[in-house]
Amino acid sequence: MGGRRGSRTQRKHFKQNRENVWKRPKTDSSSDPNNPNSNNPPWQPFATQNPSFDEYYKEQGIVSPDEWDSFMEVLRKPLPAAFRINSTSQFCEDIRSQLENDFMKSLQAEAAEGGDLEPIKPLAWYPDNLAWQSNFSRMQIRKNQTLERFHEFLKLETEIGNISRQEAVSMVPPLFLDVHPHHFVLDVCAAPGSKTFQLLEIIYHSAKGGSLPEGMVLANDLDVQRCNLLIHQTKRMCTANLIVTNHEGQHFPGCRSHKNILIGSETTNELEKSITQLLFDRVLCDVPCSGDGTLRKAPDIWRKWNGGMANGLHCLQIQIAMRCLSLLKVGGRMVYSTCSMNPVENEAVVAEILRRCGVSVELVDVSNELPQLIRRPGLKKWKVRDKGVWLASYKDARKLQRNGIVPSMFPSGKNYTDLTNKNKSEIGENVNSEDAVQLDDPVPSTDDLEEEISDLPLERCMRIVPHDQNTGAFFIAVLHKVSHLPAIQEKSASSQKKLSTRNGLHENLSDQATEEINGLEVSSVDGTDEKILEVASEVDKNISKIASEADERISEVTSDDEKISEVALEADLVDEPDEGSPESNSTEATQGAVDKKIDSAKTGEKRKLQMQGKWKGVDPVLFFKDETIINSIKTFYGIDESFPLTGHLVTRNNDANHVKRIYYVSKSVKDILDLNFRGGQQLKITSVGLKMFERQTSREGSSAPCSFRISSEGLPVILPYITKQILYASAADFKHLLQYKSIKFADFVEADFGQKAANLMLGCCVIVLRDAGKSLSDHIQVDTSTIAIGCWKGRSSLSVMVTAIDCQELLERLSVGMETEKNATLAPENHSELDEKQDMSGENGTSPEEQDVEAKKIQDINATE
Ligand SMILES: C[S@@+](CC[C@H](N)C(=O)[O-])C[C@H]1O[C@@H](n2cnc3c(N)ncnc32)[C@H](O)[C@@H]1O
Repeated sequence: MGGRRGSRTQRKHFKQNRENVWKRPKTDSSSDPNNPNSNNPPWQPFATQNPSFDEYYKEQGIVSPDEWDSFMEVLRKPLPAAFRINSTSQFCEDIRSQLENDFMKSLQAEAAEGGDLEPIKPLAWYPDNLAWQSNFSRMQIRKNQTLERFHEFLKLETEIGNISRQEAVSMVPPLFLDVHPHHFVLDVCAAPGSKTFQLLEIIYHSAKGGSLPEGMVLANDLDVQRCNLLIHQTKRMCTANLIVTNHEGQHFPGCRSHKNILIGSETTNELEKSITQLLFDRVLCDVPCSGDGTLRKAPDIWRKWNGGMANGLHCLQIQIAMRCLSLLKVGGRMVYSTCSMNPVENEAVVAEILRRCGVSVELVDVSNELPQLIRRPGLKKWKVRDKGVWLASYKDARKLQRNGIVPSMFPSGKNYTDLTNKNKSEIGENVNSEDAVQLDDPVPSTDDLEEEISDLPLERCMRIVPHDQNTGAFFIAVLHKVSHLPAIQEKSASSQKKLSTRNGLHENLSDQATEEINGLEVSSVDGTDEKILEVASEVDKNISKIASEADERISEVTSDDEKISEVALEADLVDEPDEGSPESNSTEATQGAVDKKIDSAKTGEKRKLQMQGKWKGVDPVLFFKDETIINSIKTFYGIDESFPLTGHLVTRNNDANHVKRIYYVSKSVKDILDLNFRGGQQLKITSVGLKMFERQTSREGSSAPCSFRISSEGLPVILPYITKQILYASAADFKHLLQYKSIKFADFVEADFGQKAANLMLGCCVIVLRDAGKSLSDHIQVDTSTIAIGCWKGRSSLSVMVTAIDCQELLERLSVGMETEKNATLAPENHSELDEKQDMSGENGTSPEEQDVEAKKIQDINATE
């Protein structure tokens, strides 16, 4: 269900932001490469070359010298268009069949007759023929009728949300994530959301009988504008299983709460079912990168490209990836990906992750997965280039005093001290790295650089290069979290020392920040609930002892009573097992918990604001509990008791009396919202849930018995549970509604239907398309294939509450679907009969013009709210 409706207002709003995916750059006929009379070379808006790019990648050896030319040749060609069918769309089957049986076959036939056309084709490695590639110029589209028809088809289905344009290689990372419908998935750098869309599709795949899946996707992005784009894109999914947040990935909050995890008496304690820490089964870490894998799509990168772009992103990429690993459950899978070819953003980052995590994370060999996808193994050796100079090891960087260069950029990941004082380090002798570097050593020339080779299994990473299968480039690494990540013990120890002074508290804050940046878990409680309990009680004891000591020490350095009580108050909140890894229930780990909590107590106002859910500029997320309104909705639409409403409705408005929209959230999302409330609203949520009910604001609307209508996004989810205000129309009447938008009761082809419509209560209602052969009195079983629209039952007519484009799409789908059942109901004479009736209807009170106004009014409600 779902996936086909979106509001017109949003479309308008994002018109400028969204790329017009099916437009190609304009070319005139004389420069068209497919025009045999063309004298000129194709017009190139950007120079597709950059000497530093050539020099850089030749030296890195990402392709062998003998394939360099074909690599560059393909890199300079425009990228074929690729698109995916939305597998959750009601019309997925129809669309795939149209592509396979109509467009592909017709184009194949034309190509066989000697045309210069390349038929569209499914991407061999993408499951179930759901992803396709096409390669046509504007000129070809203009000249060929099939292509023109295909192009119109793509435009409409994309607008509706049944098809998404996405670069072929960008579709790869979610496929390696092994997502299941019950999984909680974090997409940490998610905007503009093409992979989020895919992840949601996988979550929905095989969800039983139209019910909501157990899992969910949390899509996060640092950039709020891009978050909005993501929200817009994913609206078309009509999903209640998505949360969108706006955080820095490297500082993504670790929501946790162990409060109320016990229920029952002391002797019969049971674990509450709710989640206590926000951890994920799967994480997609599609980090910001220099993006040279998208050169074919974004040729302006040729001009801007330089090797330093990758160096500048390397540390951020590690930080984000490490934070994600700390948010991943033990046993979970994370995919790290970039659309860059550069080893400094790819293999070097993966190598550093493996070094930091030790045995707790492994790089998974996925060579058996998606065998039809051509990819190359990750590199084991590479170099770093900084300001035009090649560096083979960190030693070179030190000699040349290259401050922006860090050891982890190199294959060995070791600094000069590590290399030269290996033995000393092993026996724990403290070595000052500054002393160890011989700054006056001669700088090696490129030829005598000492080559470093990584001893990590980096060949398990994947690099997709453009000339292998006519795509863009991408890098993907699959990581498996085997056990909890190692703690930074030194940091906890040093934190302990700093606890006793105000300055110390500030330093602790920066320590905490560093830990978060490193993404290392000082502890983790992602073990079993039993473990949480054990650790919780042990940590509780230690925390209260250490916290009171801390209070004493603080009181020694401050005479400000308010400050003390503030800390004491916050220290009260620290009774959660933040810092004690279940395995290492050490004092150090416990102390870490206190450090963090005392630190957070001292962060003052900012934190307090967050505790109230007051994220600046972001509407609060509130559970909607107004029983009067909920009951009036339930009664009006006869919503079956089996549909869980209580606890699943949220609003974004503090003022319960003026709630305009009510959103529906799945059980998984509800659990996270619950946790977020318990944990002090750390999540900055920009969007959550599926818009289910909207308040009627028109004059007629506000006089209806129920002031909320069902939104078109929410309809597919609630449809099976509606027992009132619902009617089943014949194909003829359903089509007429879509065509004419508003029909007087007396004008329906099926008079009984018109009568039933007249008997509905004033307000929103649902009109379902009846299967051929079913009569108005038959029982109709609603399922995922059921086609239904929201309508407005007015005083004299029924009007659709669906946007014009959605009406158009439905009409086209119906005509494709019903081509074989050419029944008489839509014969021309019926049309004229209807037109005639409508023409005469003015006598009965509402003129056709008035009907138009009424229909428009209803649609305007849709458009403006
Ligand atoms: C490669 S794009 C992601 C593409 C996206 N996964 C998709 O498939 O549509 C990288 C995204 O990371 C975001 N970003 C940049 N820095 C970030 C950070 N520190 N934390 C989270 N997101 C960040 C950017 O705004 C950008 O949207």
